[in-house]
Amino acid sequence: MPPVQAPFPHARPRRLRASPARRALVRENTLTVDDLIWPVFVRAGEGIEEPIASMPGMVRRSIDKLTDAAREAEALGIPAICIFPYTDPSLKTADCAEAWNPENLTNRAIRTIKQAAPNIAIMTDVALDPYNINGHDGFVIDGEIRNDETVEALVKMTLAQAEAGADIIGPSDMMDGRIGALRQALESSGYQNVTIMSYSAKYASAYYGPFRDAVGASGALKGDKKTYQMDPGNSDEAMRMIARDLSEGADMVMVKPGQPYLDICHRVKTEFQVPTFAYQVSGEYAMIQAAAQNGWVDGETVMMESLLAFKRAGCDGVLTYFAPAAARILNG
Ligand SMILES: NCC(=O)CCC(=O)O
Repeated sequence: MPPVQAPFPHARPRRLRASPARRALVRENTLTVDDLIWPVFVRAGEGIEEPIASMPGMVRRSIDKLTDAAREAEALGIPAICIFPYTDPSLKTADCAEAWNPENLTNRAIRTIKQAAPNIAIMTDVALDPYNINGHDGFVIDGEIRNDETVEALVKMTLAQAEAGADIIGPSDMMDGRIGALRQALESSGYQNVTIMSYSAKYASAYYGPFRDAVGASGALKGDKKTYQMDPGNSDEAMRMIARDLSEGADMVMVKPGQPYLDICHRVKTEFQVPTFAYQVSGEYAMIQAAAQNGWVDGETVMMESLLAFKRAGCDGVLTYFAPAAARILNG
């Protein structure tokens, strides 16, 4: 039934906007701290917080400093952090063996943070790019990004992360068949409670530029990622990827980037009714920060508005570099 509305002046929609109290009563969507996942960068060393020039306000932290930050995030009520490593270039190889080293930076960080901040969920990134000499998410053999060999490596990487204590595995590589392979490996290795949040609809986007600086991948990447990440023109294909990943055992799905793909978020939630997340990526973050620093927009208000948009689109939550800043505002 279409909504019934009296003709003017009996209906004056402005009445419901007339005061903060009435606006609050009829607000359809709200952002809460429970909606936030905070992506963070870890690097080697001790006592280090190194600013990332292309992401003002974000830093790369050594494990000790990251542990402090995780404790703070836990105290703010943020449910999860997502760890991305800045890998020393000397550890990047064509066989990407560092990716499944139980003692790599990510796995050491997981263990330390689990001890110090047991109530915050730890999400990880599953893709070979931080460890790959050529910056790709998959093995490059004879100039081709190889799918099935990569999936085998992703299984080893995932099991090492699960062993270290990861709660949520985030395969961001966009290889075919990886969710089924990871789910099966987790099940048969005793990690049946490890959650998979699949980067199901990950687009080949220029909005990732600042992130590649943050993890030191910009120099390494040869070519582009268009043979595995999705074409920005496609929407039906995203639905097929979501359906496939769910059928292979994903618990939650993600759309990435966020704001330029809100139509995809809305379609996913409407068509599948599953836990749906968006990643507000580095370029989105950098654009808001740059405009705010120049005094062109009110940074805090735009930040909160940009995050609320994900809820309105139907997302259950959002990965955002703004998580602590937003949590501070939401906590009053
Ligand atoms: N696999 C993680 C990313 O690619 C992050 C992108 C970003 O924040 O730009």
